Amino acid sequence: MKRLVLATSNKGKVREIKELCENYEVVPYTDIIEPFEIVEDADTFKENALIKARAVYKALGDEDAVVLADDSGISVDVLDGAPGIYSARYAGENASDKDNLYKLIDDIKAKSVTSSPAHYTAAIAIITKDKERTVHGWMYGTAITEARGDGGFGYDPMFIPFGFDKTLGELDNAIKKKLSHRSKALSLASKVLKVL
Ligand SMILES: O=c1[nH]c(=O)c2ncn([C@@H]3O[C@H](COP(=O)(O)OP(=O)(O)OP(=O)(O)O)[C@@H](O)[C@H]3O)c2[nH]1
Ligand SMILES: [Mg+2]
Repeated sequence: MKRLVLATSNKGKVREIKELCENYEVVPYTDIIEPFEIVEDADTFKENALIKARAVYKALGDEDAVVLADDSGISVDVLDGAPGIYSARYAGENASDKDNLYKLIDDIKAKSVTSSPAHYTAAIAIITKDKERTVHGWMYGTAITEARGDGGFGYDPMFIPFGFDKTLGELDNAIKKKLSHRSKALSLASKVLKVL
């Protein structure tokens, strides 16, 4: 089975990517080497995913490694697309998922609305010795000003996917697995991996 090293320290992503890449041995890089800080200072999801994948590929020192990174976030229409690429640090550099979630709820409420169209983006970068590839996936829906359910991670308790009336926190995990930005990007990534 081909080994895929994940350039992430986000446990929610590791769990979802493992579930979605059953044909690979998926290993977070932190199981192989000490975690280190990666500065994600680009202005797009794609470039930030490449920064993470390149940093981990280099640190592993194994030229045969196949490294996959995910850079993702939520964009809310009423906030002109915020938090977007800043989703992980919306409430500050060391903010927890809960801090970020409640800041987003407060910021939407401050616009005097109780919901807004929103979408998630995932950019996936795959790096091998001589190739760099990126793919994207999106999930559209509504961000609401309350947190419901404890499934998923991050902003999921306040996100209702288009066509549903429950949040990703409340819906069965199988639904997110089918619909999510990450699953769509990974389905394209699996095609890329086959031809690398
Ligand atoms: O509710 C959510 N469901 C999702 O499916 C999802 N995907 C991304 N996000 C949020 O977007 C940021 C990613 O930032 P990010 O790509 O920099 O990742 P990260 O810093 O957490 O880990 P790393 O991969 O960089 O190590 C984080 O705040 C996540 O909460 C999600 N929230
Ligand atoms: Mg990050």
